[in-house]
Order: sequence, then structure tokens, then C-alpha cells
Amino acid sequence: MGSIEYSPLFETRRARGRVLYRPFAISLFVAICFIWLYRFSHIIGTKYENGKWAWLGMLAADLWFGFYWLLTQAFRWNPVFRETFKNRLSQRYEKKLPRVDIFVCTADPEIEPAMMVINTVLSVMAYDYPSEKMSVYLSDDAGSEITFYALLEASNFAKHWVPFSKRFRVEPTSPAAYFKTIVSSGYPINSTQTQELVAIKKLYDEMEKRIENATKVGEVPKEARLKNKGFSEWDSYISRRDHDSILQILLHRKNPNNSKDVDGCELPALIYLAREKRPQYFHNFKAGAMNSLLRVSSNISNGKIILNVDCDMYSNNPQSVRDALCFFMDEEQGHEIAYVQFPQNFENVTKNDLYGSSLISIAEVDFPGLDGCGGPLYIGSGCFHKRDSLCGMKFSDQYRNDWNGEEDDHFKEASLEELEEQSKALASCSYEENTLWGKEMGLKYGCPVEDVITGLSIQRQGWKSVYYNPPRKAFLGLAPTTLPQTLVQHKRWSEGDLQILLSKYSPAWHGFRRISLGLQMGYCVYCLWAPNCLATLYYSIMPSLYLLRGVPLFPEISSPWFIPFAYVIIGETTYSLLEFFFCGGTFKGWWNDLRIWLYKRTSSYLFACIDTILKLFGISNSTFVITAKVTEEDASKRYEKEMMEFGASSPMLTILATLAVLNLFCFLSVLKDAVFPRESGVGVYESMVLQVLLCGFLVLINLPIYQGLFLRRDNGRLPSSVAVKSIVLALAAFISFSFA
Ligand SMILES: O=c1ccn([C@@H]2O[C@H](COP(=O)(O)OP(=O)(O)O[C@H]3O[C@H](CO)[C@@H](O)[C@H](O)[C@H]3O)[C@@H](O)[C@H]2O)c(=O)[nH]1
Ligand SMILES: [Mn+2]
Repeated sequence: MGSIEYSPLFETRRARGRVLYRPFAISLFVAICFIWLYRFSHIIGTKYENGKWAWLGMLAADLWFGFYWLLTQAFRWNPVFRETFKNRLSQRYEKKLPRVDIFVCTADPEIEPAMMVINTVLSVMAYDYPSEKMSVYLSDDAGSEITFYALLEASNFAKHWVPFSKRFRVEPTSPAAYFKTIVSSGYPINSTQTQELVAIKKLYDEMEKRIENATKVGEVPKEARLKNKGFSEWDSYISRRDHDSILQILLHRKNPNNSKDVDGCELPALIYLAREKRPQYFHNFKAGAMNSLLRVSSNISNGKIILNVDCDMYSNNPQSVRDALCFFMDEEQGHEIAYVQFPQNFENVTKNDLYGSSLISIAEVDFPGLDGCGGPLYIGSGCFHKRDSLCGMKFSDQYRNDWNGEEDDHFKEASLEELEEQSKALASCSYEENTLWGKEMGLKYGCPVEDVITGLSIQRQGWKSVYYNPPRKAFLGLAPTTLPQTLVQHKRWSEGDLQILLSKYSPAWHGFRRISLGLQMGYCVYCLWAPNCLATLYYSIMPSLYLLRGVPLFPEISSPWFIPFAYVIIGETTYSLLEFFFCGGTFKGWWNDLRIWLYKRTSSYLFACIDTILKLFGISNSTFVITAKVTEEDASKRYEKEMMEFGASSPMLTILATLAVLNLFCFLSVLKDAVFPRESGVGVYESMVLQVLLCGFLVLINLPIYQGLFLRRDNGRLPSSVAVKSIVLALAAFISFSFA
């Protein structure tokens, strides 16, 4: 070593508790092997002649669950946690910090309101980072004039907001979220801050009123239109699917009259982009938007680091850029890191997280685990990328970070108008024709989870990634607030992940030697989400139906084979409960999580499988259904009360309701037999105890569905058409099984 001792910018710690976990996992695996053995040996024996097919099905399901459980061990084997040293970063590099380009994506002003979007924009503009080194880009796939107007308003408000939040170290830096914390935690003690706060709150409220008004009437006020030339870009606008590239640089140091805040300090550059859309060109959803942003930003600011957030994911921690740079700029390991993923956290989850939206075990268990195997997935929002790797560069041992050379950039001379014109061309529909964009460069096209497939391809090129979960959450977004929204979102995800499995990037059969075994297994856990539906559906239908026929599918309580089953059930339940508590969840939250786990598997994943098969045969095409970020008033009240919101009738709800009603019938029938025993049906409880328990569990976990079907009168209940369909279907299955 040289004379100065190397002190890293970040530290990686292995999780404690592995010594306890590993023996437990091994013992559980032994029990699983016994279950497999039991299944095989009992199928070979001819004892269960009348349930042979059912037994074969159980064998398949148990093999699947055991195999899938093995895959999930990749997460739990060697989790790591990271810590950053921001002081060292600023001591060594404060003067040489790289430029950072921040991309915010929005696509629909109805379900992604302009106020929410600009709050996200303002929150990232106020990062504790040299303003002249930050550029914020808003990509608007709706090409909405109102959103542009809102951004224009935000660019003026930023002149007050950014200096205010930096002066008083405001947290979070999203104005709406900050004002909300003031309401709950009281005004600051510092009186000058209070004065300024009152003034800035007034400015904010006025701006909000103007934007809400414009939204209501669906039109930008005349005066604003006259004052800014940018609105003329909408003259040739036909519809959100048919318009020219619209690009406006709202704040930029090349326009000195309009680039400084009220204290005379430079503000981050701010750019509005609506890439060109034409009906004859497919737009590739968010991936298309990101690639346009990559090109446009390379022409305007060319930051070496790129942060990507969804329009609802505001920055909750002003230090995040510095945190991310601690990884990228570390002298020893920084060069091999392609991206730093922060967890997606949500501002609107309720205490017991009815829809399991906080994805707690992904954030707290899976990703630290993946981080120990080569790095987490890229999950779209809250991710810092190195421009090089995102644009398709392969990693090689010769690769070195180069944070210099920022001064001699080609766009130095061009005027703002020239920059705008050149950049528009980069966002045109035809630009990508016959290029590698969407294939080898930028985000990958053709997959509903463009983020995951892109991250995977980056890792396959030899790069590492890092997961960083700071004590103060870095980003907060909005989770879906109804059951159908949750199910649709998971359908998109599981469908996308399954497509990755079948693609040329498949972690299963094309990942060997390109990514580590642990990472291969980890990716497969997600890629196999959708196929999970088969075994889960089997388990939630067949054992209950076979109760009616008195055919046992599990060992009797007195048999030694009962032990491995009991061990796996009790062991896994206890472990998952402990893990959930350890991650900060509640008991009810765990129960809710279990329910949503079941619902996703029996509906979202099933439809994801069906759609993927249809897509393979060229019958359908995957789409990107954007998650709504607004909730109606009475629905949102029910959400606060953690009452399940079912809403309009849909095939997914019909399936869930049918399964619930079917299990209810089976369970009632077993109860009836217990009270009035049939001559032949004695001892169901001894010989079929696990089956009865499983059926009872399914009834218990489905309580919200029975309420939604039979007891509730509000608008969030299950529609009566679903009730009718599910009862008819369940009854048909019940009758044909009881009397066949
Ligand atoms: O054509 C489109 C569709 C969506 N978006 C934007 O993409 C983001 C994510 O959409 P959302 O409906 O909120 O999806 P989520 O399921 O919440 O998003 C997660 O999953 C997506 C992939 O399925 C990723 O793109 C996201 O970054 C990731 O946060 C939003 O900002 C949208 O405005 C676009 O810009 N263009
Ligand atoms: Mn979202």
C-alpha cells in the first residue's frame, strides 16, 4: 500500500444470524425430502386407487413447492448490508462531484395528477448537491399541456423552495409532504423559519389553486399561455398518441435571467420532454420514454450518473445522491458498480398493510440477499445508474471511472434554442429505426418489466449492482389502494418476469457463468412467480374437494409421515412470522400478507401465465396498465379502515370468490358430518386432519371475501354478478364431487 491508508467510501457487512438460519434451513430441507419420499412411496403402492390422479397432483405440487423453496434460499444464505461514509466523499471529492441527470416519468394526467408530479420534481431539485451539477428531466408520455403548465409553475416556485429547503435542511423536500409533516409534528421552533414557512406555504397554496383550476377546466389560463412561448409547441398537437416532440428547457444557466433562485444561486436545470408519438410507431411505454431521455440528456447535460424515479416517488432524503456516489466513487470497488438501487417505499401504506404493498420481505430480505450474490434487480424507481452501463457498455477489467473531463463538453457553445432543436430530433419516433436502442442500448423493449430485464442484461455484461436501504427512507411513492389495482400490477410484474425466463436473457438457462448461481436462483424466484399459480390453485381446490369424498391426501396424525409435514408447516409458519416481525411488520400485517400472497397466486399469476402463452402464439400483446395514484374519497376512507376494496366485476375477482365459496361449502359439509356423522364417514378428523385444517385455513383467510359477497352494502363490496357467478360455479364443483 502507498503512504495513505485506503479508507473506503462504503462498507459491506454480512448479516448476523446466519449461523442460526443455516441449520434450520437444512433441517427443513430434510423434512421436505421426507415429504417427497412419502409422496413417491405412496403413489407406487396401490392403496389409494380411487384418488390416484389426485395423488399424482399432490406429488407434483409438493415437488414444485419444495423446489421453489430451495430457490428462495438464495436470498437467505448470505445477506449483506451497506453503509456509506458521506464525509469522506465530500472531503475527497466535493470539488469534483460528477453531474447527475434525474429522470422523472409520467404518462397520464388523470391518474397521475400534475400536483403530485411537480412535488416529485421539486423534491429532487432540492437534493443536498451542487445545483449546477444537477439536471432534472420530466418525461410526459401524455404530452399534457396542463402538466407542462404545472412544471412551469414549479420552475418559478423552485426559486423559493430550493433555497428554503437547503437553508433549513428541510426533510422531506417534497413541499406537499413537508407541509403534511408540519401539520402533524408542529411548526419549527426557529422563528425566522416559521415566518418564511408561512410565506412559502402561501406561495405553494396559490400555485396549487392555479394548477387545480387549470386541471378542472382542462385549459391553461390565457395570461400564462401568452407569457411563455413554450405553449406554441401544442399548436400542431393532435392527440396524446399523435404529436411532434415537445421539448422545453425551463431553467438553464444559459438563460441567466431565469436560472437563479431568489438568493441569486444557480438552480438545477429543468427540462420538459414529451417525445414524439405517432400511431404508426409503437412507443414501448416507459422504456421508450427512458431511452428518449437518455439521448436528449446526453445532448443537454450528459451527466455521468442518472437517477430514475416514477412520478409518484418523491425524494424523502436529501442525502441520497451523495449516498449513491459513495458507491460509484469508491476507489476500489466503484468502477465495477453499474447501478445503486434503493428500496421502493410507500407513503400511503396503512398499519397492517392490507394489500401487502410495502413488499416488506422483498425490501428487507430478498434484496440484501441478492446484494450478497452480485447485486439486486433494477426495479424502475429509486435507482442510480452509471450512464455508460445503462447505455449498453460491457464491463471489462480495464474499465475505470473517469470523473474528470466534464468541462470540455460539446454542448458548451450551442444556444438554448439550438440545444432544444437538436434534442427534439433525438426524441423523434424514427430516430430509433435501425439502431440498437431497445436491444443493446438503453432500456430493453418488449417486456412489461423493462426495468428488471435491463438490470439483468447489465449484470450479464459483467457489472455489479448495489442495494442501499438507508435508515431514513430515500424515496416514498404511492402503493395501489384497491385489490384489483394490486392484482393488475402483479399481473404485469409476474407476466414480465415470466417473459424474461423465456427470453434470451433467461437467468435459468442463459445465465450460467454470466451471473452467479445465487443470482440465477434469485432471479428465478421472480421469473417463476407466475407458474406458481398451478400448484397453489391445486392446493386450494383439490384437498378440499377430496374431503367430500373422504379420500385422504395427507398422512394420518398417528403415522410417522405426519412428522415432516408438521415440521415444515410449523417451522415455515413460525419462521415467516419471525422474519416479518423482524422487518417491522405486525401480526395482522403478516396475516394480510399471507392472504395477498394467496390472491396473487390464484388470480394475477394465473392470468399472467395465460397471457404469456397467448403471447407466445402471437394471439395477444402485453400492455402496461398504469397504476392509478388517485383514490375516490369514500374508497380512500375504507382504505384507511383497512377494509378490502373489490370494486367492479372482473374475471380475477370471480376466481377468488369462487375459490372462497367452494372452500366454504366443503368446510360446512365437513362440519355437518362432524355433527351428524355418516356411518361410513367416521374419523374424518383423524385420518384427514391436515386436509380439514387446510380447508379451515382457506375459509379463515377468505373472511374478507365472504363479507364482500354477503355482508357489505358499500360500493367497495363484491358486485352481485360476481356473487352469483361464484356461487353457481362453486356449487357445480361441489355437487359434482359429492355425488359423482
Ligand atoms: O407508457 C408509459 C407507462 C408508464 N410510464 C411511467 O412509468 C412509471 C411506472 O408506472 P406505474 O404504473 O406506477 O407502475 P408500477 O408498477 O408502480 O411501477 C414499477 O414497475 C414498472 C415496471 O412494471 C416500472 O417501470 C416502474 O419504474 C416500477 O416502479 C410511472 O411513472 C409512469 O408514468 C411511462 O412513462 N410511460
Ligand atoms: Mn407506481
